Amino acid sequence: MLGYPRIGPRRELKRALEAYWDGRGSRAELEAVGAAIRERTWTRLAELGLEGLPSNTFSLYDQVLDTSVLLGAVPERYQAAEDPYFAMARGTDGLAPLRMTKWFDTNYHYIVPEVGPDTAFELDAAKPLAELRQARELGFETRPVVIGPVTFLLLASALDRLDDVLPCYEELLALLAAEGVTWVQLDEPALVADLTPEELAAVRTAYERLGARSARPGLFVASYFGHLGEALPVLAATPVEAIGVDLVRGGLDGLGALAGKTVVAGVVSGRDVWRTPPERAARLLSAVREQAGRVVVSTSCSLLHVPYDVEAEPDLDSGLKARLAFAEQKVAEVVELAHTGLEDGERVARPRPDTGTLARPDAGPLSGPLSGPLSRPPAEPVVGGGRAPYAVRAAAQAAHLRLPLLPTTTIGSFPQTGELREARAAAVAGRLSAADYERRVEGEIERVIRAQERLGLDVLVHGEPERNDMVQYFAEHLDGFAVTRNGWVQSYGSRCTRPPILHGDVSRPEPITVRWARYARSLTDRPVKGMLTGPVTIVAWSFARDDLPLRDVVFQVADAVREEVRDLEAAGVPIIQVDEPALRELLPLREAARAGYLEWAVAAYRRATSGAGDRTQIHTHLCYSDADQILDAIDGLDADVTTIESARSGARLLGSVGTFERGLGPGVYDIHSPRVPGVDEVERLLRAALRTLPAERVWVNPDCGLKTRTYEQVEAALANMATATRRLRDELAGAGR
Ligand code: MET
Ligand SMILES: [Zn+2]
Repeated sequence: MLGYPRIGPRRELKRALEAYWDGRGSRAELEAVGAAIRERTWTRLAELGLEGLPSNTFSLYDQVLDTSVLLGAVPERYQAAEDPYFAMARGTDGLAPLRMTKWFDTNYHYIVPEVGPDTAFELDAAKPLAELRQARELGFETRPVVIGPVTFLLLASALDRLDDVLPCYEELLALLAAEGVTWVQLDEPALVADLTPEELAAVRTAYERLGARSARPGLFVASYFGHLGEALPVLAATPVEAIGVDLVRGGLDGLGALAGKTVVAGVVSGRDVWRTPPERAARLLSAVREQAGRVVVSTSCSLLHVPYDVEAEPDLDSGLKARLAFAEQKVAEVVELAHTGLEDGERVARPRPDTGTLARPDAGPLSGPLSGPLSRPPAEPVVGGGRAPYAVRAAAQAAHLRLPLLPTTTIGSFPQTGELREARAAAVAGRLSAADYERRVEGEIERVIRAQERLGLDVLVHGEPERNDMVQYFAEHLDGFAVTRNGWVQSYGSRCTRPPILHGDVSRPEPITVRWARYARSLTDRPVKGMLTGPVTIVAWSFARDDLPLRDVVFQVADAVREEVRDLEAAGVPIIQVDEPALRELLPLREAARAGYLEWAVAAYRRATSGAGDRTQIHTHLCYSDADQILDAIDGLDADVTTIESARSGARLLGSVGTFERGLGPGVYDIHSPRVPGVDEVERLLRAALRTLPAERVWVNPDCGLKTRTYEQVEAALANMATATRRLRDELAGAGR
């Protein structure tokens, strides 16, 4: 098992982090909560019968940031901060945080390491050693887990520093050996992408060198999220003793190269919530058994990406529940699969022919829709018809909307206040009537509209107060989805989401957002933007059924969104934003599969939006995902305006948007930090945008939605944004005269 959830079964870490950040709790209290979560995890895993417990899989914020600290890659400017770790993660009043982006094709965000030519690597092994010793005091021998050198440097775009970073890893191995550690796990997920010859050579150099150390633990290199491809024979030729392969996503090709190695066989998926089909696991394990010396049964990747426990879900339909496996259940599956083949005391997996003896409720076929009608045939992209070319639409919209130059807007959500969350909880629990809850939501919409009018913003939003989450809210109103009560999965730092479970055919019984958009419009003369989540993102941030191709599932959702777009337009909403922040996230890790994915993903988006008339302005939004890699596809979405996170990543996006031909709002306010950007800072970012794009197509907006911020921060930041915009507008008007 490669790693475990760490936020706490009741999100204890989230609460402790937020208390510490707000000054309500001390660092010592925070550490104590972390220690308790680790203790509970090891105890539980041991109870479940798991051997080979991992350590150093806990993190106060992010495991990549932990690796930066481990290797001494803490940029100078943070070193004097009161708490350099959280200064890098979240920024301080005077310091912007490090960049954040998504971990491979997951919705987990990591803090991007900053490694320059002058970074002086120096090992600081305090954290792995402390976790190792804590486990030992509790009576558990553990296998420390650390991100490997190649992945770390690839994430930092600094592979040229390999020779300088390897001594830290060598020193770490020596330290762990001195502690009596027998195995160390080095995570190398970056090896499942296409690697250049230089990158493959780096894999060889790194593991030849680490393998050559005499005093060291056994080396277990874990790959996941795909197939090792060309890295497999390279790694196999090095002295590492164990190699982890993701058999769920990667399959069996080329495993013959691992003949002399221990293969850690990832047969239990860490990326979905379905029980492992026993015949699939049996087939994979016996195939591996034929090719490798020793086989250890494992999950396909860390269980960080699934919730803790199905048993914490009292509301789920029992038929659905019987098909589900969260982290606890997946560990039990690993143990069961391993025991099925125990032989001579060795952890050899050889499933008995009768795998029906595996402990799982008798729930009929193990994957497939729970119930409901037969799946609809896959929808075909809308061909012909649709919207007029962008230039025609732009003219129609300009005449209709009459927006100023550099229009200001926000991404949709406004702060979710404690009162609002309490009201929602009370409504769910039946302590607040539906009518009273709706009045509270309306009150909040009014507050948001008035605030935006006061701030002088041009395109207003209703603030999304009715939404607990941009995906879960839609899942709750669409057929084919189930939502969980405690199924939290970490998204970044203290933030978690509860990905809905998409288990059947999707349809929209009735309009979802129209009444709120209509109410918001009734309060103001300014244009109000309707807010929807796009089909790719709804599916990406859910656990999707695995008996239909993802494409078909996304098209079903696109049809539901399409109906909502049409209803919003019919209700007179002049601008409709369909967010696709997960578009890049699902981009296949291997180049060969990318074009095919982008083609259907873009087609699904167009299917969802092309029912809108030319006068209706369609916006989309993307964030925290290296959007520059898929600019052509973003262009292909054919949205009239695209707002993209940019401030947080130091405006590097601007380097590649020069050819973008539609409206573009590169974010000027990093909303992931409590810091309020000054007028000059916003102005500087806007000037940078205006150097790359014609003023007529530039929009002014934050990086992302504001729901995680306080009203105080948001109002100050948006006021500065509006002031900076006015300065530039005046200047441009002056120049035009
Ligand atoms: C992660 S993208 C968020 C978009 C959404 N409309 C919001 O403002 O919160
Ligand atoms: Zn966003």
